Amino acid sequence: MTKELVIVGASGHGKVIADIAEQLGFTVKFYDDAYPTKTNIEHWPIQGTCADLIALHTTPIDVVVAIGNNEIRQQKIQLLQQNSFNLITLTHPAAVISKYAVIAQGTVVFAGAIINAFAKVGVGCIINTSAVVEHDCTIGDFTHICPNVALAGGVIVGSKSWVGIGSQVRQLITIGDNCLIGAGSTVVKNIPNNVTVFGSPAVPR
Ligand SMILES: CC(=O)SCCNC(=O)CCNC(=O)[C@H](O)C(C)(C)COP(=O)(O)OP(=O)(O)OC[C@H]1O[C@@H](n2cnc3c(N)ncnc32)[C@H](O)[C@@H]1OP(=O)(O)O
Repeated sequence: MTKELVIVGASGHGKVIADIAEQLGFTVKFYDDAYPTKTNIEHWPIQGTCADLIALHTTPIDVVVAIGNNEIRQQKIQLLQQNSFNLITLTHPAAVISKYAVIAQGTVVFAGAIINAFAKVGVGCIINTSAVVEHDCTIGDFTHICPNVALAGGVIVGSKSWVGIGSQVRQLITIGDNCLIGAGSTVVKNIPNNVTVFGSPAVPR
C-alpha cells in the first residue's frame, strides 16, 4: 500500500520536501492557509487550509510542516501535535546521518547533509542541502541550518535560530535562541539570545 504524507506549507521548501517524500515512496497531499486563493503548487493540488486538515482528521496521518519561518513552523507543528497528527522526520536518501546522532520528530534533512556522531537535532528543524553538523553538536527546536552551513564539533545552536546559507561556526561555539546568522558568516565567538550577526568574523548588527 502506498504511504501518504501530508505536507503543510505549499512553498519552495515544500516542493523539496515533496520531492524527497516521493523518492521515499510516499504520495503527497499539500495543505496551505493560502487556500483557496492558492489552489496548487506546481502539479500538486492544494487540498485545503490547515484548519480543514484538522477538521478532516480521523485516523493517524503522517505530516511534515514545510514552512521556512521558524516561528510559524513551530506554531503549526504544535497545533498538529495537539491534534494527534503523526509528525514524521524526513531524510533525503543522499543525506548521511550517524547511527549515533539523534534527530527529533518533525525535522527534515535534505540532500548532501551530514550529521555526525553524537549530534542532537531538536524538533521541527531544517537541516538544509549539504549542511554539515559535526560531532557532538546540539541544535535546538525549530532551528534552520541553511544550505552549505558548516558547524564544527560541539557547536550549540539554540531554538528558533537561523544559520544563514554558507556560514561556518568554529568548534565549541554557542549560538543562542532566536539568533540570525547572516549568509556567508564566520562565527568565532559565542552569540547570546535574540541577536543578528553577520560578516567574517560575525559581529552583532
Ligand atoms: C534554500 C534557501 O533559500 S534557505 C535560505 C537562505 N537564506 C539566507 O541564508 C539569508 C540570510 N539572510 C541574510 O544574510 C540577510 O542579508 C540578513 C538577514 C543578514 C540582513 O538582511 P537585511 O536586514 O534585509 O539587510 P540588507 O539586505 O538591507 O543589508 C543591509 C546591509 O548589510 C549588508 N549585509 C546584509 N547581509 C549581509 C551578510 N550576510 N554579510 C555581509 N553583509 C551583509 C548589506 O550589504 C547592506 O550593506 P550596506 O548598508 O552597506 O548596503
